[in-house]
Amino acid sequence: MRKKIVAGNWKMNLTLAQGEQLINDILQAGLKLEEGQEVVIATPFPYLLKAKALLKNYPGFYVAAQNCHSEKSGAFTGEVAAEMLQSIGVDYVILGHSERREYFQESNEMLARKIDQALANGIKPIFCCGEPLAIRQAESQNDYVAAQLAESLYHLTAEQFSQVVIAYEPIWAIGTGLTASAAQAQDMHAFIRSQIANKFGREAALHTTILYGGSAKPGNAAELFASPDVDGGLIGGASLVAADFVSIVTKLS
Ligand SMILES: O=C(CO)COP(=O)(O)O
Repeated sequence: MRKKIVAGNWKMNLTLAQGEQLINDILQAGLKLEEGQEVVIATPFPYLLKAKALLKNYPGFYVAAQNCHSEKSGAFTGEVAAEMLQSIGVDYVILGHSERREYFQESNEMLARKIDQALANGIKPIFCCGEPLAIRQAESQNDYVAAQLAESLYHLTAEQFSQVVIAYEPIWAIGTGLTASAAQAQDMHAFIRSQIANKFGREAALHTTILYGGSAKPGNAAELFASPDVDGGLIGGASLVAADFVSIVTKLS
């Protein structure tokens, strides 16, 4: 009914040789993806073409960028446009990761424009949302995430929105070893789906893939993925180790 995805976010790690080795090791594991299951690998920009070539003959394996610019083209030295990503065959782009929001001052409004650029170029956004620890402690996480969704996505048509994957990544769980419990993840994912239903309709909500990210690893992936509204994971640290990443993919149900 909706796609199940495990996506690896390499962040700013690995040399080209190391990345190539990692992809080859993942491919050699002989994963058998079921209908509707996808593996997405988000490499740094310089490796996207190579990753795409390595994955070309593997159905169900896709490549993602970790960012794109909010404008179509122009005098933005050092930036990468969605059209450039499209021109090299990139399938997905991660947008709104909490590291980009924090270190590169990406606002919900700027992310709305990045989403538009991605969609205009046929690239599927993986839109990240999630609350910092203080918001969770104040029990305001639902309002916080609802605002992120509304301000970056609610200008879309239902047809445009159908191309968007959501990733819920509670900031307090990223790279900390602290995972949201399966119940916490399920609660938030169900909330996100209900928000989508209110805005885009029930059918759209049922078809939206919502990934969990934050210290997901082989030991907790099965429990997380077993929750009805958790449709896979966005994996950071564990995506850099082939055996761990492959093991997480096998936990998709
Ligand atoms: O940020 C993440 C994926 O985008 C999660 O990172 P970790 O899996 O390292 O916690």
